[in-house]
Order: sequence, then structure tokens, then C-alpha cells
Amino acid sequence: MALMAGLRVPARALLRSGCWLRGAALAGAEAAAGLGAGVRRFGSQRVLVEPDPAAGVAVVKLKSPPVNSLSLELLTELVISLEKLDNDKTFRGIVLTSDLCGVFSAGLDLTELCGRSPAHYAEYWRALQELWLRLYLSGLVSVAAVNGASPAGGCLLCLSCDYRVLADSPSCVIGPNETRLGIVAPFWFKDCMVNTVGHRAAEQALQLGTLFPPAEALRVGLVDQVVPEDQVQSTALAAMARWLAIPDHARQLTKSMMRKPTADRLAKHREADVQSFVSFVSRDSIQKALQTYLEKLKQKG
Ligand SMILES: CCCCCCCC/C=C\CC(=O)SCCNC(=O)CCNC(=O)[C@H](O)C(C)(C)COP(=O)(O)OP(=O)(O)OC[C@H]1O[C@@H](n2cnc3c(N)ncnc32)[C@H](O)[C@@H]1OP(=O)(O)O
Repeated sequence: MALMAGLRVPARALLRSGCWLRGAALAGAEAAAGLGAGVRRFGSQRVLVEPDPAAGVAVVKLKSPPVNSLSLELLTELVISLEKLDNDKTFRGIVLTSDLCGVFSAGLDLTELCGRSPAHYAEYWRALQELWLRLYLSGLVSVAAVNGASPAGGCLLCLSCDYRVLADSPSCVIGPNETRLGIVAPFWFKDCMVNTVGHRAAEQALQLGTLFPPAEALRVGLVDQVVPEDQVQSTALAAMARWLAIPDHARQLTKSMMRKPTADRLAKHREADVQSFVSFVSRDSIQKALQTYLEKLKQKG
């Protein structure tokens, strides 16, 4: 393990970061180019926001090594960043991406779901609901630049955006693999899947816990474009320009008309959904299944 910014980070996660070197080089290039003089990156420890006020767009990067698993901290920081951007009239769109190489998000942080108290599970689930509702109903255009693997909760994040661009690499699998862990996606994740790929494809993918490689993800409609890895962000920004060509008020009302009925199913029953999650995840059989899966992941490393 190496120590980085107070976090215990496995050495291989550091090595994976030709990315971090590239990040440093980019930062240097930005400085040299005087990128947006007076325009500063902001965000938090786990969420980096790169604003381009002239374009009205912010690139929001998840940077919670080693795999951007959705810890309570990451969920909270992401909600805060999105809220800030939603409330700032400078911005009309966000590109959501990962600052790590090879992983967009590993989904829910399994350490948040194992061996914790019911109160913790409830707090965690409320934070996940909050993030989903905020992203799914955001007035901003949201484009996911999916530059790495995106299983389960990672897939949910992508599905909550308006448009998805996926990197064309065998490691960039995306899909709802919950059943493979012995758990069940919540109904609002299921609804998102159905709204995106249709009932039959969603049913198969959810039951089989399918992780789609890029060409299959495109074929089934889970993502909108597949492009070479080094073109994911530029393609996402080009897509953003097309969405921003539409007047905000008309696009936002249309988005709300399409999405509010789905969001309302959760919004009206949030506490029941929390209690249902807490009792499900607290079962001995589920705890065992999650622990076994987590151990397998660690052994693999
Ligand atoms: C009302 C009813 C409700 C029902 C509730 C169910 C909730 C359903 C909703 C969502 C479910 C989920 O999101 S569950 C999470 C599912 N995620 C996965 O299955 C992904 C698991 N991870 C991977 O496949 C891989 O890690 C990767 C492809 C994402 C990256 O591979 P890579 O080789 O780069 O990295 P490693 O596998 O070596 O992992 C590094 C390091 O990270 C740890 N890790 C990985 N994923 C997670 C995770 N999701 N949570 C916590 N920790 C994770 C892994 O163990 C390694 O740790 P060590 O360095 O300590 O060994």
C-alpha cells in the first residue's frame, strides 16, 4: 500500500495511473495555456470539477481511488457538487467522467454494505437515493463520458444522465450485474433500465446480471456512442454542444415530462424504500453473499 493524500491506496492503483501522470501533464498544459484565466477547478477530495464558464459546461470527475466505488463520502460530495452546479446559472451542462484509468465507477461501495449497523445502511441508502434523484431530474444537460468499467451502481449513474459515450475497450463493461452478487437492483434502477433499453432487454440484463462489452452496450441501447478511449471526453463535449443548441426551458420541461413519473415512484415512497433496503441487506444470507464477493475481489488483486 502506498499513502496518498491521507488515503490508503494500493500501489497498483497508483501504477494504473499513467493517468495521474497524464493528469499532471494536463494541469501543466492548462497552466501554460493560461486556461480560463481566473477560472479555477473546484470540487472536493473525491469530486473534481473543471468549469468552462464560457461554454456553460463543467466536467465533473470522480476521483476516489482505487475504483470510484460509491462510498458514503463520494455520494455526499457528488450531491454537493451537483447541487452547486444546478444552482449556478453559469452552467447549462455537465460531463460526468472518471479521473481514474480503466474504471468509471465500481458501483456501490461493498464495504458500506457489509457488517455495518441498520442506521448506517439507512444513511447510506438515503444518500444514494438523493444522488439519483438529483442527477436524474437535474435541469442541466448531463452527458456521461464513460471511460472505464461501470458495473451495477456505476451503470445506474450513467443511466441517470441524458446521454452516454463509452470507451471502446474490452475492460469498459457496463451493466446491472447485481444478481451475480446475490442482490437485487432497486425498482428505480429497474425503471431506469426499462426506460433506456426497453422491457425485454432490461428483464434479461437484470435477471442475468449482464455486463455488456462496448459493442453490445451500443447494440442494446445502453449507451449512445462507442468511441476510441482517447476520444471519449471530446465526443461527450461534442454531444453536449448538440444538446445545448436546444433552448433550456423547452428541453427541461420535456425532460421533466419524461422523467418525473419515474422519479416520483421513489420520491413518494423514499422511507419505505430505505426500510426495505435495510431489512434486505441485514439478512444473514445477503451479508454472507456480499462478504464472499468482496473477499473474491480482494484475492483477485
Ligand atoms: C430494496 C432492495 C434493495 C437491494 C439492494 C441492492 C443494491 C443494488 C444496487 C447496486 C449494487 C452495486 O453497485 S454492488 C457493487 C457491484 N460492483 C461490482 O460488482 C464491481 C466489483 N469490482 C470489479 O469488478 C473490479 O474491481 C473493477 C472492474 C471495477 C476494477 O477492476 P481492477 O482490476 O481495476 O481493480 P480490482 O478489482 O483489483 O479492485 C481494486 C480494489 O478495489 C476493491 N473494490 C472493487 N470494487 C469494489 C466495490 N464495489 N466496493 C468496494 N471495494 C471494491 C477491490 O476489492 C480491491 O481492493 P484491495 O485493493 O483492497 O484488494
